[in-house]
Amino acid sequence: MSLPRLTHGVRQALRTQRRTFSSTLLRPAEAQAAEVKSLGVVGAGQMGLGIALVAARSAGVPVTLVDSNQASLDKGLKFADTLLAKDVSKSRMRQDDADKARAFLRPTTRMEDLDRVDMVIEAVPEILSLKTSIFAQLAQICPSHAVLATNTSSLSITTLAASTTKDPNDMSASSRVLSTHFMNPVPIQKGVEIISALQTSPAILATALEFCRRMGKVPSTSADTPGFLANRILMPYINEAIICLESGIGDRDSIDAIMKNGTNVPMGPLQLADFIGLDTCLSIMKVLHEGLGDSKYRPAVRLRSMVEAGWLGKKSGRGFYEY
Ligand SMILES: NC(=O)c1ccc[n+]([C@@H]2O[C@H](COP(=O)([O-])OP(=O)(O)OC[C@H]3O[C@@H](n4cnc5c(N)ncnc54)[C@H](O)[C@@H]3O)[C@@H](O)[C@H]2O)c1
Repeated sequence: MSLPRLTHGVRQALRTQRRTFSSTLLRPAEAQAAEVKSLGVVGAGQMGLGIALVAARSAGVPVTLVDSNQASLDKGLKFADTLLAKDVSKSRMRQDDADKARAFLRPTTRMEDLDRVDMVIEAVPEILSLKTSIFAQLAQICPSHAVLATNTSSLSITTLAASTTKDPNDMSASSRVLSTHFMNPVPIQKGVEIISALQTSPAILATALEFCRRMGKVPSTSADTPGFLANRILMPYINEAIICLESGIGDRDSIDAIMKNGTNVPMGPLQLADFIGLDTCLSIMKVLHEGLGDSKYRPAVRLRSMVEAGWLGKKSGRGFYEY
């Protein structure tokens, strides 16, 4: 059907859709970044604590660190003390700068304390219903200009953005949602993926990019699709290595040695899978397989059976290697 024969309403919808799709590969350079003067982080676990510490240390902003569990906050701050002391002992930081960074970390169990932040990064466990309820709260609590970011590894950013409102046409909060997907461990890895939802505005993307650079990170941008960029590329690589193992093309040591020594990476794919956790690898492969519907993303049978056996890699003491 040619475009001139479409009704006015359909033409209008197509124009909106074209605008929306082009906004998923936004041109942040065309938008003005706002300065983030204070940050909120929800979830003081492995990732949230790292994000909070790097923001306080490198970007020099106060961080309201929210966790529903006081024990997680205590454990996280103790870990921050250890990391800062290490920075000082290795002359990477002066003691007064470490003290200043530590003083920027403001722990709380109350979400309401996020009522003045310019940006918030959510890093609670990878459970969709938990994250959607947090985003609905953030839309109510945070100031109306605040960037609302998630650190999700695999969930749809567009779904999280939609959970900020009951009216999909009201984009006052959903246009402020995107993903800042930091890599683990946050204080060490420079890469961060910035993923725009269908609703994300160019100004919010520009602000998030600028803030990640202030944190000393090197951001990449991508659209909201299963696996985003890093896992879309990394996980099929790991999965293919497991298929090579299960089909007898090469043994464990040969597979890891050729990739380690042949591509100049610190570890081969099977050892890397053990470090990430085989359950995590399996769940990301399932997201790719289901979300993209292509058989090339089928999880390796050996990966499934190792997870069924409880051999999850380094964290369980046994994976492709023993720990
Ligand atoms: N661990 C990784 O390697 C990694 C890498 C990239 C992204 N991610 C993603 O980052 C997110 C966090 O992962 P993690 O490994 O840091 O998890 P984690 O389990 O170490 O920490 C989660 C924290 O959230 C807290 N929490 C739970 N419910 C809460 C609530 N309602 N309000 C406030 N705090 C709450 C928990 O007490 C815990 O301290 C996940 O979405 C994960 O997929 C993880």
